[in-house]
Amino acid sequence: MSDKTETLLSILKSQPVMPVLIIERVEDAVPLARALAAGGLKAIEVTLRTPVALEAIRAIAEGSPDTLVGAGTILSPEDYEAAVKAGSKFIVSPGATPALFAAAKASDVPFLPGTSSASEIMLAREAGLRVVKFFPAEQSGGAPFLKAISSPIADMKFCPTGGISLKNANDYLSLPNVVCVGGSWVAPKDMVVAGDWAGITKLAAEAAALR
Ligand SMILES: O=C(O)C(=O)C[C@H](O)[C@H](O)COP(=O)(O)O
Repeated sequence: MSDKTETLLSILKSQPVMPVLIIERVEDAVPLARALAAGGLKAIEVTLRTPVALEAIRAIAEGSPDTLVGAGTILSPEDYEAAVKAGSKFIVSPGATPALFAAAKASDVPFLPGTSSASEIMLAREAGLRVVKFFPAEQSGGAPFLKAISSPIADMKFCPTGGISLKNANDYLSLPNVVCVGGSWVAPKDMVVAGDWAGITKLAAEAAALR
């Protein structure tokens, strides 16, 4: 197993849930990261879906020392590079493309591509990866898909994401080929807008206690 895969696995195995964040106001970034870390979720994924996302990653990398910040919604090698420059410790994409595999190979920062078919999982495997995202999980067959894939492709691990919440997280976490699940439910938009950091810490603690 490569060093990058080991680094990524150790990040993903350190908590059952990876918060997937959409940050609209940069001033929310550090208090949100601190609130999640206080609840036990130190690794977080800030998606590049808002104009302030890179600035938010930079702010968290500097202002929340307990947090391990990664970047999500990476769609191109340019996104990959910009996210790494901003301080991201891991890179997540909804998909798996040759250009992103090449960017990942050239970078010291590990890559978690999104996959939702046997062929995409095998492409990631051929690129040397052993852990991938399963996205969008609920819409692509859910836990039964991962159960079915575990026998023919036995050496791959998964972080399912998409449509997962406290209700169904254990359907995935109980599978031996699942290292963690990803989800946005631990940081609901209305709680972020209201600055309800104590409430988010509570949701994080609930998620951190899963499995
Ligand atoms: O864009 C990326 O790189 C992603 O990681 C996609 C996210 O994981 C899902 O959008 C989260 O889905 P929900 O938990 O259903 O809101």
